This record gives sequence, C-alpha cells and structure tokens, in this order.
Amino acid sequence: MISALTPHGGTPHGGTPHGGTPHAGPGSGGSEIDRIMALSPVIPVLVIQDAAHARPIAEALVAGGLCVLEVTLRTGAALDVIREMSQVEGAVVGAGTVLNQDDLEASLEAGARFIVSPGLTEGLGRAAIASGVPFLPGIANAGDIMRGLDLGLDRFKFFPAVASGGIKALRALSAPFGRVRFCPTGGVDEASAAEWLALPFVACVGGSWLVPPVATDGRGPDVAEIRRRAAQAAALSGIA
Ligand SMILES: O=C(O)C(=O)C[C@H](O)[C@H](O)COP(=O)(O)O
Repeated sequence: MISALTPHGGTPHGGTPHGGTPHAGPGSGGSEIDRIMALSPVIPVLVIQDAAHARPIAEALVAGGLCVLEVTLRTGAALDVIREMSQVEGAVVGAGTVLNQDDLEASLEAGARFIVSPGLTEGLGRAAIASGVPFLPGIANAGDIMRGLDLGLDRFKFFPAVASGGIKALRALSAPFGRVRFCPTGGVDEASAAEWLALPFVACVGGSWLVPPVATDGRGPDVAEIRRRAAQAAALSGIA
C-alpha cells in the first residue's frame, strides 16, 4: 500500500516521523496511518458545502504540495466531496468528523482512505480497526490515550489542540507515552504550525486555514489563494 499512498510526483515529507527512537509494539512504527501522516506536514481540514467545489479545491491543494485531505462530514455534500476529490490525481482523501459506525461505513463506501474522529469511543475504535482502514482518533487527555493504546492505537489527533492547553499541554501529555505520535488540530494556523511541527512527538498538524470560505458571488473557490496557502504549508516539511 505504500506506493498507493505516495502522491503522484510528490515527495513524502519524511520517512519515519521524527526519526527518534524506533517504536516497538503493535500498530506502531510502520502502520498505514503513520505513512499517511508522513506524506504532508499539514492535513487540510475541509468543510465543503458544494460538491462542485471539491475538485478545484483538491487540485489546488495537491498542486500546492498537500496531498492528504480530510473531508469533514459536517456538510450534506461531504460524501459526494469525498467521491469527487478521490478522482484527483495524487490526492489521498479521508473522512473527518466520523462520530460512529454509520459514519464510518458511509465514509468507506464513498472511498475514504483514512478516518479521523474528534474523539475516541470503543465502538468506533473497534469498528475502524476491524475494517482495516487507517484511523486517527481524537484525544484530549491521558485517559483517552490509554483507551486508544488498549485498542492497539498509538497515533492520535490532539483535539482541540489550542483550547486543550496548546503546546504546553501536549508536551506534558506526551511524556508518559513515548511511542505515541500526534496530529494537533483545532486552533493550529499558518502562524503556529511550525512551532507544533518542531515537537518530536508531532508527526503532522491539521487545520482549516488552507481553504478560505467560498464567496457566495458564484465565482467559486479562490484556487490561487488555496494553492498559495498549501505551498506555504508544504514548505514546513523541513521542520517536521
Ligand atoms: O470536524 C471535525 O471533525 C473536527 O474534529 C474539528 C476540526 O478538525 C477542527 O475544527 C479544525 O480546527 P480549526 O483548524 O481550528 O478550524
């Protein structure tokens, strides 16, 4: 599956996230979710209202250098957006805001190649693991991480990253969990992404800042601006 995850013509932003000590244990080190987290330093979190905007937005993000795209299930168009974006060469499209097994099944049916959830429940965790799809559940405290580890998971979205205490909190939280790696999301932006990515336990960050809200005047998404923001974010790969 590695080749399938390598974006067309793209260069993964690093091998093992943060080199560091190789991790041991199930689900760590060489997992699919690890490979996805290593493809781009920033995962755009997308809230797209109109499936007609899906392809131009995905093309602009991929052209800018970001190939891993998280389509949130926050809009009625989301499943169609996943289908459309999956047609874009080089894009690795996943579903976000996956709250339960129904969301999981619908996302997989639409072609999602990875699954992100804002939190971790045992039901969703077990179903995602059983499906074999790369899974990045949200955690915000030590208990969440321990429940994830019990399920065999060790890659997590730290959400909501800034509201949960920011870098200071994640630094403290990561200390007892040496082999765990995180994707901080929620309040991370263009200005703060580099600081997060410099942390050895951060594999990548997520954020919605890459795609400005689409104007309602019918002109569609501002693809030049999206591409510019993506390129700026992709350039952070040297830091992660
Ligand atoms: O919808 C979801 O599934 C979420 O879990 C939340 C999103 O990842 C964050 O809301 C993105 O945060 P911002 O980059 O601060 O906008």
